[in-house]
Amino acid sequence: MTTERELRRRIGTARRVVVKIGSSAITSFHGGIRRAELDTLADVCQTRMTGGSDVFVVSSGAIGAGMAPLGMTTRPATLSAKQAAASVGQLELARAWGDSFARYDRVVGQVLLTAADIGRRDSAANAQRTLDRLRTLRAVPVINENDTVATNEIRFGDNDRLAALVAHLISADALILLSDVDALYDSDPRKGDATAVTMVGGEGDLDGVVAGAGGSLGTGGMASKLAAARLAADAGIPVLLTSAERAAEALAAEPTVGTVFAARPERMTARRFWVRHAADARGAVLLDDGAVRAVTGSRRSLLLAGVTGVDGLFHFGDVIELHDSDGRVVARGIAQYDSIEVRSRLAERQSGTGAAGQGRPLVHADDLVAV
Ligand SMILES: Nc1ncnc2c1ncn2[C@@H]1O[C@H](COP(=O)(O)OP(=O)(O)O)[C@@H](O)[C@H]1O
Ligand SMILES: N[C@@H](CCC(=O)OP(=O)(O)O)C(=O)O
Repeated sequence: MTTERELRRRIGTARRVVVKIGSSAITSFHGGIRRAELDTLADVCQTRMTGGSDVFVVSSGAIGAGMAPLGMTTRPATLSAKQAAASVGQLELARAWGDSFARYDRVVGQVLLTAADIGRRDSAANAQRTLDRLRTLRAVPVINENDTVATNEIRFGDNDRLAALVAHLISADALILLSDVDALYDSDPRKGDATAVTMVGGEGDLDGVVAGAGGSLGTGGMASKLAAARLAADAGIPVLLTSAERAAEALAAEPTVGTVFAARPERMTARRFWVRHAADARGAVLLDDGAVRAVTGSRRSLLLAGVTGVDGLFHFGDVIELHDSDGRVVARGIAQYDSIEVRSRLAERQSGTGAAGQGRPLVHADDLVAV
């Protein structure tokens, strides 16, 4: 079991670091981008790069930055208004990062990604190559969700998740989440007395922790940071969460601030990680209770006999969701049949003309990950 000290040192000496900066850290309601704070963050990243690390910035703040120029006084609620604000704000944000790093003769490369881009092998590989090339060219990648094209269904939803997926994509050694709160607390510190948690070694350390909503500029609140930390843990990447004000200490060789999250001792294989977290699910099948127990409890392959319904159009090799009878996602896996074939096997079974339980499994146990 890794000690907190070892974990902190591992983050402090990580060669490849993703630094995610929340909207609340660099934008304000009426003034748009807080340039002084952004400059300080660029200073800290530059110091770490001078020390030999590669830094990838995931910067939120496009919507916050676009509000003031558009005369919006409250955070936009509709998707189209958010997208319009992001379209104006992203330009400002990229320019601000460009100006900040230009003080060190560094250029920045803007990389805008949707969940669908990360969810397809070919576009994910392309994004990975771009990010890597930027690194070798000494440019600082500044990454954000491509808000103007992402619809509600295909959004990452929050940049904590995007940052964790990017960290996996580029095989980062550490993920640093900079927010407006200096650590994870056992409850929202804005709402009263709360105790800071300095290390999360496993799920048990989160017993009794209430992860609440975010501030008026942020999106996912603490729950999305915990989800991102879990995702990074599966990818074998340790996480440090603290406030942007503490960025210098967070990126120091031995960070003493914030909450550190241990990675799984054995990182999930790239294939299982892909199935569990990244891939775009192309469809879903409905399972009876026995099949739910087989795939979640006994980790067995999913046979057609346990399938009661099919949703969507998928092909052999696509990732699909496995739903229980209440429609909850219980697992994800790689289909070994096309949806058309599954439908016709189910129809044959219902009409008594076939035995849908025979033959190869719909999802092999090796390609199946409980959610
Ligand atoms: N258990 C908790 N520990 C720490 N912060 C919490 C907790 N629950 C809710 N929060 C709130 O989450 C906020 C950070 O989330 P968010 O506003 O989405 O940040 P960001 O813009 O950095 O993504 C903090 O301001 C804090 O008030
Ligand atoms: N892509 C959005 C970011 C949304 C988001 O996740 O914000 P935050 O919770 O502040 O990290 C923007 O740039 O405004």
